[in-house]
Amino acid sequence: MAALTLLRRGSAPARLLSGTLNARNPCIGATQGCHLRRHFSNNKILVELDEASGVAIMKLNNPPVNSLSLELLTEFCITIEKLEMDRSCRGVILTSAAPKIFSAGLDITEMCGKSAEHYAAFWRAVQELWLTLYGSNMVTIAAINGTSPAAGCLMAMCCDFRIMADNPKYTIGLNETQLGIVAPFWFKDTMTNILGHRLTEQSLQLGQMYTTPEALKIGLVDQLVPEDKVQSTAAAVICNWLAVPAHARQITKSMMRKQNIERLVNHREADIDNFVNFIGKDSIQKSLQVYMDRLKQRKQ
Ligand SMILES: CCCCCCC/C=C/C(=O)SCCNC(=O)CCNC(=O)[C@H](O)C(C)(C)COP(=O)(O)OP(=O)(O)OC[C@H]1O[C@@H](n2cnc3c(N)ncnc32)[C@H](O)[C@@H]1OP(=O)(O)O
Repeated sequence: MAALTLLRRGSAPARLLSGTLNARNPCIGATQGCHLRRHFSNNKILVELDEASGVAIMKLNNPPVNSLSLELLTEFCITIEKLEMDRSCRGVILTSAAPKIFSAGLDITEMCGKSAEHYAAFWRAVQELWLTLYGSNMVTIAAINGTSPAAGCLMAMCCDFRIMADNPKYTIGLNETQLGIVAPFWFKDTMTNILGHRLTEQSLQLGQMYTTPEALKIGLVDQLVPEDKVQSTAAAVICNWLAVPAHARQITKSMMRKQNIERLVNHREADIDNFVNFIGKDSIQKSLQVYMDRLKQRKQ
C-alpha cells in the first residue's frame, strides 16, 4: 500500500471541484444543528464522523497506554485512507480514548525477540503510518490529551496543528536515545521542520521529554488548554482551517512536505533493512529489555 496520499492523489483541485456545499465554511452545517454522525470503529481505532462539519474524531483505543502495535498501525492507516476517500470528510481530530496517555509510542514488544520478517513488517507499518498521516490531504489536528513519547510525539507532529492538555504530569518528545535506540531520519526531519535544526539536534541527542509549558515555548505544541477544553478547542481550530479554500491549502501543504515524503519513499527499502539490522543486534535487544524491565519495576 503506497500511502503517499498528498503526492499520489495530487488532486486537491479535483476534490474541491467535486466539492461540498459548504466548501467555504464547512462548519456552517454543524452550527445550524443538522448533525449527521457516522460511527465506524475497528478494534483499536474509534471514529466518529460528523458529516455536517466534515470533521472526523479519531480516537486511539489500545489500553492501557495506546502503544502502537502492528495491529493498531494497520488499522490506523486503513482508517485514514478510508476517511481520505470519503467526500464528506475534510478534517480529522486525532486524540486518545485512554485517560492521561495520548500514546506511549511504538509497542516495544513488537521490537523484542521477534524474527527479521516480523521486524520488517512492523517497520513498514510504521513508515506507512507516517506517510499516510504526514501526507494527508485532510486538515489534521492533534488533540493531545496525555503524555506522548517517541512515536506518539511523531504522530502529533505529523498533524497540521497541536493542542495539548495543560497538565503538569504530561510530557511530550522524542525520547528514543533514552531507550538506546535512534530516531530515523524521517522522525528527525519531521521535528526539524517544527523546531529547527539546533533544537532538534539537542532534543534528539538528549532524548528530551518536554513539560507542557516547555513544549509550548519551543513550538512543539501550538496551544495549551485546560484538560476539559481540548476537544472543544480542537473543534474550533479545525473549523478555521477548513474555512480556507481547500485546494490552495492542500497544494501549500504538499509543497511544504513533498521533499520529506519523497525522501522516505525513495529510501524505503533501505530504511527497513537498516531497522531490521539495528533492532536485531544483541546489544539493542538488551537495551530494550532493560528499558521494559525498568518500566515494570517502576510500578512495584
Ligand atoms: C534504525 C533503528 C531505528 C529505531 C527507531 C525506533 C523508534 C522508536 C520509537 C518509539 O516509539 S519507542 C517507544 C518509546 N516509548 C516510551 O519510552 C514510553 C514507555 N512508557 C512509559 O513511559 C509509560 O508507560 C507511560 C506511557 C508514561 C505510561 O505510564 P503509566 O504509569 O501510566 O503506565 P505503565 O505502568 O508504565 O504502563 C502500563 C503497561 O504498558 C506497558 N508499556 C508502556 N509503554 C509501552 C510501550 N511503548 N510498548 C509496550 N508496552 C508498553 C508497561 O510495560 C505496562 O505493562 P504491564 O507491566 O502492565 O504489563
